[in-house]
Amino acid sequence: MKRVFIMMLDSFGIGYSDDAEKFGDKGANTLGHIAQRCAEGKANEKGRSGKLNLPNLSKLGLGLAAKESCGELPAGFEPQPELIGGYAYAKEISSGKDTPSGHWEIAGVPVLFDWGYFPEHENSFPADLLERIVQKAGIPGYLGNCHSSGTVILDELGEEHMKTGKPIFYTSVDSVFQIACHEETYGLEKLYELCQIVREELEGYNIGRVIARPFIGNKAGEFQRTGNRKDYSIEPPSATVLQKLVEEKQGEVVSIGKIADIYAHTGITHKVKATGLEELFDKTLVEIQRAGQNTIVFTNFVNFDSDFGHRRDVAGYAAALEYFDRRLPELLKLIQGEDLLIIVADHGCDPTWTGTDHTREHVPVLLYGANVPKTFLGRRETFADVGQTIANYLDLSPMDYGKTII
Ligand SMILES: O=P(O)(O)O[C@H]1O[C@H](CO)[C@@H](O)[C@H]1O
Ligand SMILES: [Mn+2]
Ligand SMILES: [Mn+2]
Repeated sequence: MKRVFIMMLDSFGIGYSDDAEKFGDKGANTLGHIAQRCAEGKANEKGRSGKLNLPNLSKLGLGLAAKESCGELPAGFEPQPELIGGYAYAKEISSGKDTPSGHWEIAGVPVLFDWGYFPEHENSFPADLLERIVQKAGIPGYLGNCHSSGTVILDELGEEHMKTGKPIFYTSVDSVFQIACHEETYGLEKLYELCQIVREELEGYNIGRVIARPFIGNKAGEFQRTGNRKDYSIEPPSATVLQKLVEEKQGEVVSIGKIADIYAHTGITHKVKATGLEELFDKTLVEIQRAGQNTIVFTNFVNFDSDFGHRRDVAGYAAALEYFDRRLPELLKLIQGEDLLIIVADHGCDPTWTGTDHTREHVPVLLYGANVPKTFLGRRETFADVGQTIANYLDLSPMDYGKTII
């Protein structure tokens, strides 16, 4: 029985790539800088302390992959772990360092066209677009209309939003139109309807995602975003390995967390909602136990990125990694026969870097299973090597990009 399990650690980069300068990211290193701060005793909060402790990821080759990627073993890592899997690092060829680009490339479909962006930091959205949205949605106006961090903008505009009923519009360096509205005073369904309208009005702008950002709370400093975030993505430009599995083998693709949204619900046969690392992990274990022949179980661990990377929270990121690592044995126990486990990431988000955006980095590709040689599996020139590996492993027609890793 062949099954593939993909664990996407959202934003877990392992060192800047050779095109990072174009993105202002030369020097960024998500894992390297977290490990360094931990070793210096500068991340002793969030219920953790001391050096970054990831013994299970280390045995899967994480530290060694990072060393291959940037020339240096992350601080506190075992230099010669007893390897239980094969490790590689991969470079991104997509034009952007956003979540859909990283995920689609992992699934064999790099984004070689340029997304549309809203580059202006103030008055970011075109006036005619805003006017059409106001008309069509019948809203009393809007707030924001700028680049911002999603939590900072709630402190700035959340109260005014509650008073006026005007949605908060913001964007970032990514190809996104984000809308924050209060889940209770504005209403979740109303927010989703507004996002749908904005998605339609963005036709022709080539914007990757409209993102609903519902929040709760009564005043600045107390607002909190909820797990009801929803991403309205455009569809990948060609068939991903997920779609191929469904179409060519009538296989199953189980999405856990944000995966279905990121692929615009293409190539997904079963969706499981989960909020927070613990629930994401729990539901992953349940779905792996249920999975049959020709199944991909694909989980996005969004919290590394949204709760810690973008928030520039080093200790929080470290604690989350340690939590993931502690739970890994439960997952490894379920890998049997010809199962293939792939641990990977979609971009970096170095919590020590300037600003609050993603960072252009290599990602780890850690493979585990009976058919995986326990050795270095090379520098991969595109994330699409992962998609090609899966296509080959599951006997699907080859992807247009990427080389098989095993
Ligand atoms: O600051 P928040 O709202 O988390 O925004 C982040 O989330 C967006 C989608 O991943 C990114 O474009 C980034 O700007
Ligand atoms: Mn991401
Ligand atoms: Mn992000």
